[in-house]
Amino acid sequence: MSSVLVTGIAELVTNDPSVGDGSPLGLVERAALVLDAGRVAWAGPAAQAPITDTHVDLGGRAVVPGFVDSHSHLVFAGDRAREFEARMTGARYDGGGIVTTVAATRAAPDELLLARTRALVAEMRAQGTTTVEVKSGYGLTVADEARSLRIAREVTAETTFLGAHVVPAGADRDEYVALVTGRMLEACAPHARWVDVFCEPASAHAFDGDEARAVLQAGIAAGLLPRVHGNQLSAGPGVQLAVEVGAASVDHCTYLTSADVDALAAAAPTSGRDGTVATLLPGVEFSTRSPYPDARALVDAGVTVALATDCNPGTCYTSSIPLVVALAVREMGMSPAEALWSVTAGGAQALRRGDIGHLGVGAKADLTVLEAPTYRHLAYRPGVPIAKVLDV
Ligand SMILES: N=CN[C@@H](CCC(=O)O)C(=O)O
Ligand SMILES: [Zn+2]
Repeated sequence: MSSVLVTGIAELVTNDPSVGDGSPLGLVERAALVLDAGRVAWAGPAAQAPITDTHVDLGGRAVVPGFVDSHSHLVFAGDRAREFEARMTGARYDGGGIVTTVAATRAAPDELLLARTRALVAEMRAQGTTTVEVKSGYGLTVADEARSLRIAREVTAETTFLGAHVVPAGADRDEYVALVTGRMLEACAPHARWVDVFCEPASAHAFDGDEARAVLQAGIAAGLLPRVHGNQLSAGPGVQLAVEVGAASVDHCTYLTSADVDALAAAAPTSGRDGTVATLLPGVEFSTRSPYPDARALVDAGVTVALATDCNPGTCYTSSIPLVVALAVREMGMSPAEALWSVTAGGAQALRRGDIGHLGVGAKADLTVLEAPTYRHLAYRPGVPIAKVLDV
């Protein structure tokens, strides 16, 4: 494949501090990029760009790294609009509605589940997302969890085994944990990169700290990498457990103690060490009328923060990373620059990927173009579809 020169970039966000203005966003104004064989071969001021075979002119738009949506539940059937409506008039979310989606998902044919999953991935791509993590968790039998993961693998390499989403209706808790850590894990591990658990003692449906530890340790022993749903409904043990087992990310982090914040700051990834990222999901608080996590306190404490959609039929049925950016800025005290970093480089760190989330030399050529002169418009123009993936 020949190399492509991309010019007409009013503002380029590389997330490479060694390029451009030296800030975490690695900003370059009046920039150009050279793409070769699906990778970034050169990034810098347009005036210094090398000559290439082909040329694309973006006419003065901003370019940012493709969004990395590091938390989603896309393999499902059914609809929970009425549950959403009830929450808008005061009902509290406790995870109990998950069984409704489980019943619909089990009843759906493979072709329907795959078509719906593909449609949601296309919806994400149409809003600037180039990498998505997809969990199982609406099957909850050996066959249905393995099927969900096979379908997820059709759309992404970032697949997560979430058999420990809730204890299915009518099941014995201990027997279900034994199944998840035994036969179900064995059937699912070949199709997954990650193992996850909904650790939430405040929900009768989810798992306490000891159950969650057993799930994660079994997953790790089977070769999967751990991540955790934690501290969504209460200041439970999820964050401490995530740090203890070396999880790449603990997601939600809505209710944190100061000890949780300290543990996350101490576990933040550094250049020489994989660590634990706090992934915030503000679309969930928006769609469940819950208090937002204190992103400002986390960033100020030195925690590495990612932002993702959590696209799912229960707590947050949006596929829009631009909406997440707008919420993080408007409702959680993040600056537009911090929020953009968190949906790109932060998401990549939450997935332990060095090839995405930035546009430094060697990165995958995942480019999102904004119908705007600067990345600030992502938060400044909420609800306006300005982000599009560049197909080159
Ligand atoms: N909290 C656990 N799981 C999902 C919601 C699943 C559902 O309600 O269908 C979440 O991340 O919010
Ligand atoms: Zn989730």
